[in-house]
Amino acid sequence: MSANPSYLNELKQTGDFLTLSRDNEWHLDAAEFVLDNGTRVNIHDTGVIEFQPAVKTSKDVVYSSAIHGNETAPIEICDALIKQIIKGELILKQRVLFIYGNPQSINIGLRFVEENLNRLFNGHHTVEGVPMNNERNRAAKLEQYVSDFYTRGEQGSSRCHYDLHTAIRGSKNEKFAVYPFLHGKPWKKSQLQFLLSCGVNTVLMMKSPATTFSYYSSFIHGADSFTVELGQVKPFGQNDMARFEKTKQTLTALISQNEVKYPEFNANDFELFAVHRTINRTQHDFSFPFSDDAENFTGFAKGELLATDGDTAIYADVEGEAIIFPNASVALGQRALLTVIPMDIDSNFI
Ligand SMILES: O=C(O)CCC(=O)N[C@@H](CCC(=O)O)C(=O)O
Ligand SMILES: [Zn+2]
Repeated sequence: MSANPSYLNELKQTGDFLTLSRDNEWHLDAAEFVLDNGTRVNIHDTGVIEFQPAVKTSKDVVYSSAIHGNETAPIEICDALIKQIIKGELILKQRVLFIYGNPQSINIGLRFVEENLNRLFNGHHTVEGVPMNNERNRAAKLEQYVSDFYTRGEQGSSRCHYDLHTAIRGSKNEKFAVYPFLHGKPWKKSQLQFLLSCGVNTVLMMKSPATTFSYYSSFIHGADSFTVELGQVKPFGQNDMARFEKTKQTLTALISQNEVKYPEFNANDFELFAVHRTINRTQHDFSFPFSDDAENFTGFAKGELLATDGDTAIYADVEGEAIIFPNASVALGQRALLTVIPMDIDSNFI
């Protein structure tokens, strides 16, 4: 760590860690300082800033955004929170690590630069015979920052990670979350209540491991972790921030209160879906029969065409199979589509 990086004075005054990160796309010298209210601020790298309040804490919270650089609403929410904290306007009761995943992709306004960061976690950044690139290095570093953050937490603290995104397409259910595969462990009603408070009433239950950031922190660190889709991708300045107010308030409450009370769980408040299958693009010639404005959660009748992968036609195999994240331009071998079917709240919830 350099003794006193030249950026510190300005950061202390403006709280503008987003601009600082965008100005230093892949590296920023580490630094630390203490706010007047006693909160310790640790800048670990570009896009990675930790706040440790002086009081004893019970939660270790990670908020990530810009894992995809063009998903701007979550970046704006985190930018506002970080500024409030640095300016002393928001007093923390819990430790929190903010991550802007891919600052260069924010600057170019694209999902990624060379490779989709959210396909590189859980060790997939480092594969024998595959050359490293900036995104692979970044995924490896982000894993380490999260790991160090949780390791330094108070004994017995609960861990959570909300990886904030917006979807490429419009969605019939505007806000939804992906609950990573828990390997048979029960899903938590308290987490669904948190999501509901954020304005997210729709949750997709994954049934297999993934290369995503949320699966990494769930599987490796036992965190209550979710990919949270907050709406549709829009350029900076075009987000209707009123649509994110509940989310922002709930994220704020989680880090600024000792304990947040949510209303009692009621299954009728939620729409839950089980992930039915993942369809990967295996051929250059890959297409969907539906238009680019077909929304997430559009259901298909059994036997209807869902996708064509080279010579293989893929049909809906259950009535109402619904599409999530269709993207025919993904790299070969990657997920081009998830499908989901409605699910009941069963005994695997605590
Ligand atoms: O709208 C889309 O096609 C993609 C939106 C997005 O980035 N979603 C995440 C979901 C991650 C998960 O499955 O948990 C992604 O594709 O990485
Ligand atoms: Zn995304």
